[in-house]
Amino acid sequence: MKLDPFYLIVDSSDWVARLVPLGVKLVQLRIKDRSETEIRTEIRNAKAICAADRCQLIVNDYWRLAIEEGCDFIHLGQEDLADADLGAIRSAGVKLGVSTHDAVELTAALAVEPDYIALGPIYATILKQMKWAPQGLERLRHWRSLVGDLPLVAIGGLNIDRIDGVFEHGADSAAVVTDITLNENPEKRTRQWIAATNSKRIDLR
Ligand SMILES: Cc1ncc(COP(=O)(O)OP(=O)(O)O)c(N)n1
Ligand SMILES: Cc1nc(C(=O)O)sc1CCOP(=O)(O)O
Ligand SMILES: [Mg+2]
Repeated sequence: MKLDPFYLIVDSSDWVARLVPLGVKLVQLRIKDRSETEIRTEIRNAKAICAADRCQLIVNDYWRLAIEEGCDFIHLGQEDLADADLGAIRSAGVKLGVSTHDAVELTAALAVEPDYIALGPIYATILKQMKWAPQGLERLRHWRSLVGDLPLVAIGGLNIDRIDGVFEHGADSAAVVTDITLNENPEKRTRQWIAATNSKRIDLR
């Protein structure tokens, strides 16, 4: 399986509607602190937009809702993984990406035979408090050597100027939140990300 090199992460279907039609091909819906009913609606809306724009939707955390809504890709962190029914995820044919931050987590992640591994935070992030110091690019290179052919996602503090570095150190895809959502012109920034990852995108064909 190949991932698009530009992995957008947003917290609402409004963001999906705003940015995916610009040419985004991989988007994660990462919603926190909303009711299950609201999240179901958000997943449903995002799924319809992504289907129309041929964009791969990945649902963060809410694996049960993702299955019920007919989604085909989820992302789970280590704590999410501990609570998840992997049998149900697999028998629903849902692909799985897993976060990692250290060697113990990588071992646990590889044990569930994920469809990709994410390593973060590569750089300091302002999105959420993290107990891990920035991993840095050499750590990303090391992860590349440990995950074999599995797609590797770099996340945390990425911006346009840092894209080339993560690809040069073994990432297949660069995940981003605030460089786009907090940008004064998110549409323009999204187009810049698409252009900056285009040479990697051509490699996918
Ligand atoms: C691509 C990607 N990588 C890492 C994460 C973080 O997942 P997790 O550790 O479960 O933390 P939350 O995002 O749920 O706060 C991610 N969402 N996506
Ligand atoms: C959601 C998330 N998970 C991370 C991890 O390391 O697992 S870093 C991160 C935040 C990414 O946001 P930004 O691009 O704004 O730094
Ligand atoms: Mg999570």
